[in-house]
Amino acid sequence: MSAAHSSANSALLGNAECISVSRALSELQARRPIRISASGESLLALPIDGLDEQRLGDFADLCSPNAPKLVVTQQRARSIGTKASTAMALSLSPVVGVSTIFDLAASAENEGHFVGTVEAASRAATAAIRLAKLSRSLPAVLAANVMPNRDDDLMDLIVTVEADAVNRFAADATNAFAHVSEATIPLASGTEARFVVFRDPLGADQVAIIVGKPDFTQPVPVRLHSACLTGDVFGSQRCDCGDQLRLALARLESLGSGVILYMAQEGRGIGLANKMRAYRLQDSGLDTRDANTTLGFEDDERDYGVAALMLRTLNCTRIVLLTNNPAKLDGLTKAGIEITARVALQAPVTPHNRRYLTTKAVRSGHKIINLKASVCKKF
Ligand SMILES: Nc1nc2c(ncn2[C@@H]2O[C@H](COP(=O)(O)OP(=O)(O)OP(=O)(O)O)[C@@H](O)[C@H]2O)c(=O)[nH]1
Ligand SMILES: [Zn+2]
Repeated sequence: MSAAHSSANSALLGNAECISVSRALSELQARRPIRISASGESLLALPIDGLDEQRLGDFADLCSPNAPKLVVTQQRARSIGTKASTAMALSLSPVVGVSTIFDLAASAENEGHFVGTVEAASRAATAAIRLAKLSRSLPAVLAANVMPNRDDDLMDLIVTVEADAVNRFAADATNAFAHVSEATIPLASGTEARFVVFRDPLGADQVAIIVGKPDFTQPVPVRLHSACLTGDVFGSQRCDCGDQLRLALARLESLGSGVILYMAQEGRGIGLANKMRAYRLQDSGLDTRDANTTLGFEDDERDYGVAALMLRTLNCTRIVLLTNNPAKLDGLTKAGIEITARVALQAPVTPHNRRYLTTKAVRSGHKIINLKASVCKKF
């Protein structure tokens, strides 16, 4: 065998760590359990998304004689009344059913009511939560230590990943970022735009839409836009996303050129299914930030490193950013993009989106000047 073929880091396969994390992620997406190892620890973990009584019973059998615990993020642990500063593992009664597990993991009614034993999640359990997030599941898993020397056919089928490999995966993610394809598309306005598609290591398509012919030696107008299926495509009135996207495109057209980065960051990075869960919680009274944290997420899970990489790949490193969101300015600046100016994108305030926009302005510092001055901080 040639040296090139025996390499653990071949061009075909990537490095062994990345392979194991990618495989673990696909197992979680298929709702299968995985095994996570960390020094001296070997843990079986099952995401609670897709759990039913049959799967709960089978997982309990697989873990036996150890009883699975419910591992939740720090945010979720706090919302059910524990004083958590890390992810936590909650002991479950042996007779607990699926609906109680979902209530503990994601319901608003459950807040402040957990009375069982709680302990800080182990390294392997914390890595399991991180993987659940990356697979766009609820960030909650059932987990139990594997008995030493356990050896059976079922266990042989379970993919194993190292906790440290999971932790390094996000940091190394840019290595596997690829330019995939591009084409020119005539838009409704008559403008021709070049859609350049990149693929990230999780398989998501990230798109740079180049309007006109920007001069990349000068600051280029850029809209960094996170996907919002409900708003961008269907004109949902719950948010301002669709209006902002159209305003941004019109602005670039009037300026003659620019770039829209259309990022696969649905629901501020929690994914479409979890955004719907967040909307249900908002229907029961929570605001957009508290709904995210009640589900166990950060109020905003987005990272702008991939956006910065897309800009660098396009040779676009000095920009004028179209946004009201200070976190985007910070994120891109920290990732090495020079922002020479900000352009506001003020979408109409309606009875449907007023509460959402007010929360963004008051709690997240968005510069939304067409809300009443009383609720809007000055830029
Ligand atoms: N989790 C969650 N996500 C939401 C909600 N409403 C809208 N979103 C998502 O929020 C994101 C908004 O993205 P952007 O419009 O790019 O950014 P922004 O943070 O509003 O900042 P701007 O640049 O000023 O528009 C999209 O991914 C939407 O899917 C909500 O109530 N909950
Ligand atoms: Zn939206």
